[in-house]
Amino acid sequence: MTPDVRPLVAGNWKMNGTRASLDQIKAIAEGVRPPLADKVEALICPPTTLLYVATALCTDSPLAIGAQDCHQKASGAHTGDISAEMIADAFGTYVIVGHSERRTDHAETDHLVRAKAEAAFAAELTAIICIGETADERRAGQALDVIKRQLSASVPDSATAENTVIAYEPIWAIGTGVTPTSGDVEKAHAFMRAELVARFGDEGRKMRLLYGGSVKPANAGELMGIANVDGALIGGASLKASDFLAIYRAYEALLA
Ligand SMILES: O=C(CO)COP(=O)(O)O
Repeated sequence: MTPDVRPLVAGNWKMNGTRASLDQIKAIAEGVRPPLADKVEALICPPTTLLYVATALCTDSPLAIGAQDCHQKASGAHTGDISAEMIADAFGTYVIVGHSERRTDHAETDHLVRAKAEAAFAAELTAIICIGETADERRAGQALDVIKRQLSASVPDSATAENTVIAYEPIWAIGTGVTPTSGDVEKAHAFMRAELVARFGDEGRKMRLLYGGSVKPANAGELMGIANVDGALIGGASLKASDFLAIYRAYEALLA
């Protein structure tokens, strides 16, 4: 946690979810309530097909809804793509950019991720910019070098604590059930904080830094309690309302 920073617990549904899954969003929307919701923000990023219906389900809930990617342009001849403006038009308030699965599956570069984050800002969305090293890079002792390069190249100069969230997702921890040690997470997040403060000053001090990669109800308390970890980006465990809410509620004990 970071003093005076409101944590964010975010779910990334990836390419999972049909209309039948809206029941889970409804249950999460009902479970995200004050007083915890005043202190900890919750977000679900369903597939784009469910975005508009999901926001309609959340009109009476503090649960935020976002998308998983956007195009770098506001509109135009880009078949199959979704613009940040379209996400905002569907009442989405967040968009994930630069997830490692998009960097791999769609050859997205740091340069492109930065342009997508800028498109998100232009549409008044908050960008969740994802970074993280591969298993090979970690074995080679390059994890912090990769973090430094991705932070510097993927995060726009216009980033602020309001329009930007950074998600550190070591690729080898995604969907594997394996997580870094608390010491390694602490080291990575302290390093990111120092880099962001050096570049953005006070905005960098307040920017939320999420950890992602095999976050589950059983490890959420430990991971979320680490210094400079301001929430989680959850894949698999966000698909079930009970698991997502159990992770979210880990903050009840942490903030008590
Ligand atoms: O990639 C992730 C979230 O964006 C993490 O996925 P898992 O929680 O399934 O490991």
